[in-house]
Amino acid sequence: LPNCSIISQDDFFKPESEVDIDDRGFLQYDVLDALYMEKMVSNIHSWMTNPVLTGNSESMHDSLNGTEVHILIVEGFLLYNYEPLNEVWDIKYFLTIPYEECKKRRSSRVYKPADPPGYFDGHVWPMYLEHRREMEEKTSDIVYLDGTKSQEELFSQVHNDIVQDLKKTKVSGSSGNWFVGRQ
Ligand SMILES: Nc1ncnc2c1ncn2[C@@H]1O[C@H](COP(=O)(O)OP(=O)(O)OP(=O)(O)O)[C@@H](O)[C@H]1O
Ligand SMILES: NC(=O)c1ccc[n+]([C@@H]2O[C@H](CO)[C@@H](O)[C@H]2O)c1
Repeated sequence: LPNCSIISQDDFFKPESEVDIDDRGFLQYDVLDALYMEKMVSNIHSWMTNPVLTGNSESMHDSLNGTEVHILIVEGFLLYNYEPLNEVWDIKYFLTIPYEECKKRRSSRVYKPADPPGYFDGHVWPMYLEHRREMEEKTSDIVYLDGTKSQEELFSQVHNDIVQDLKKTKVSGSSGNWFVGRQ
């Protein structure tokens, strides 16, 4: 994709000392309060005003219909439950995997701090279910993707969608910047 930048929600986690702990001793990471969301929104708005390329993105002077288009991919686990971001997205993706697969993939990840025993069933999965219910109540137009498909297949589907949508934008004559959420 041309002129593509990425913002990752995980880069906005508060330090451990500022994250709440529940009565079982579980740090409450899987809630919006564990993140500096205002800072994330402000970074997104800065990009909207001036779409500079971030870190590993490629600059391509590939233009669609003579208009230079910039694309921002925002990836994270709690994007669609935060009101101030609701108006930002052009396309919203939500990757789903079943409980067992999620537990298996999670067990191979090492976060800092690492998950204590019982954290997935005691905090991560219940918070996911709660946020998903809330998201489905409040947000529409989400494209659900089956996260058990191969990464290549998922990539290709998303890439094709974006290219097609950009072509439509081109036909309708509007221009500007694009925001893609990936949760
Ligand atoms: N489509 C897929 N098929 C098989 N394995 C996958 C797929 N997508 C991701 N994985 C694996 O699952 C693990 C977690 O993936 P990933 O980092 O994308 O999850 P995540 O939900 O974004 O986690 P986090 O938000 O904490 O970074 C990794 O080991 C990754 O290689
Ligand atoms: N990146 C971090 O600081 C951090 C620390 C502890 C836990 N997590 C987990 O990241 C996931 C989202 O990507 C959440 O499920 C957090 O539990 C992240």
